[in-house]
Amino acid sequence: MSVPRLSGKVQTVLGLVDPDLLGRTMTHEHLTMTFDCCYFPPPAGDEAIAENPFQMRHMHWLRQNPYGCRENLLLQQENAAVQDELLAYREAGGGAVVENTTAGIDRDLPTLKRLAENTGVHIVAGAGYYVDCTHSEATRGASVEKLTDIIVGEVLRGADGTDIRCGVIGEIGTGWPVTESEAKVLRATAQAQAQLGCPVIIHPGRDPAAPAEVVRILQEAGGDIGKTVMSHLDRTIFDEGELLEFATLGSYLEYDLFGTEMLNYPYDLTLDMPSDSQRVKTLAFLAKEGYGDKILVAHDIHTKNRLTKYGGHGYSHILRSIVPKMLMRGFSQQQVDQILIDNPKRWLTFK
Ligand SMILES: CCC(=O)NCCS(=O)(=O)O
Repeated sequence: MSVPRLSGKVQTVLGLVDPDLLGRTMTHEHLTMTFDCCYFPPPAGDEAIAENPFQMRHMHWLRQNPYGCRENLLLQQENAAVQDELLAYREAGGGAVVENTTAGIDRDLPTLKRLAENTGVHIVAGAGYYVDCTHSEATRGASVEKLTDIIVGEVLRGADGTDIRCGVIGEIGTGWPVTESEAKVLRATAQAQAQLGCPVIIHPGRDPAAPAEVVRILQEAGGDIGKTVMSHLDRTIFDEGELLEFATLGSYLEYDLFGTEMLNYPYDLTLDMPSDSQRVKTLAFLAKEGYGDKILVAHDIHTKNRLTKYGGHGYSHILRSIVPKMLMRGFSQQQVDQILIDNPKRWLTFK
């Protein structure tokens, strides 16, 4: 189904826009949020660094241990720095950002609206719920129908007591295995998507089987997989055969941790976080296999240390450094535009 008022448009925090106006789009960022739900204690002996982290000599430590410092998880304290970053992003040729902060990690729609007004960057906000540990008692106790109504309302009327409307559902958080409460939110997401004809974006659990399991739940509940993004594939599916098998299910394939180069990924020490060069190689592999029209990219900035204010790569890293690398590695300009402009535009446009 579709909603006539929304059909053929993209919904930003400032209202509906013609999809052609978006330009280059990062499909998975956060501009203001808290990640304190995912605090992970620092390595033994490093507690003192974690207490006083923002010094030049600690910046490498922060890049390696971003979740081991509570203050680093409070991105919502950096609105002024983020505004400067968005102006730099526009200067670098960026046009739009999908802000994936959902209920549970401090979505702040008035701030997003102000950032859009002050920078001219199109910002699309996310409806729905993050992972289980952030679900409120009310969310846990709600029926699928109730959650569907809430999500639909966030898109049609506005969220968090404001009249600011979300333009995507997600990132919808799931772990591995998917919990009962997360499965319920996924079913509500699928039903809301069926009513609205809107884009959906998923945060899968950390297991190669997790993305396909989420697709299965969404599909059974009436979701539109061709209008759904699977995020964080960089830390989820490593085997090329498994990746191609997942790609056949039809979702968008998002590599959204560009700029994250970390030796020990604390949430799963058995996996090796890829480097940016390895990410570009994987994108080339997917393009060669015929999935160029499904690839999306972003940085998923969710901690302070990744801002340029703290020596990080910022929101312009892909435009300034990854695109030249892609061109050097054989991507044509047309393929790059497909990934940065055409695919996001198609995904974000309401049916
Ligand atoms: C809220 C940001 C987020 O969930 N980012 C993903 C982090 S990770 O699961 O890839 O470590």
